[in-house]
Amino acid sequence: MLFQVEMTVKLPHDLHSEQAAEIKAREKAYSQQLQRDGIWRHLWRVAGSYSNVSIFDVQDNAALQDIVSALPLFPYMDITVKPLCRHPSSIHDDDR
Ligand SMILES: O=C(O)C[C@H]1C=CC(=O)O1
Repeated sequence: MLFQVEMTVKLPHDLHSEQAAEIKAREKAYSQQLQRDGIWRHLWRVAGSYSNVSIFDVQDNAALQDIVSALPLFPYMDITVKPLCRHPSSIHDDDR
């Protein structure tokens, strides 16, 4: 199943810069592994913001919850999820 996930990062102002850098490094490694695994299909920065729009390809809602809640930045993000289905005019075979 495909989901559009929008994440907005809201780090607390009093978070130490070293701790923020460590969390971001773990987030980057985790997100890049999920991209290599084909689970995190697309990752786009929303221009002018500390938000991203992402497409996840997962088994079901529970799998998405497991993956997203394991993000190191999860405690510091507002997240919205939209389920996607194939558009009848799509020419892409991998849209499911
Ligand atoms: O920067 C972000 O948008 C938050 C998050 C998503 C991937 C990653 O490395 O960090």
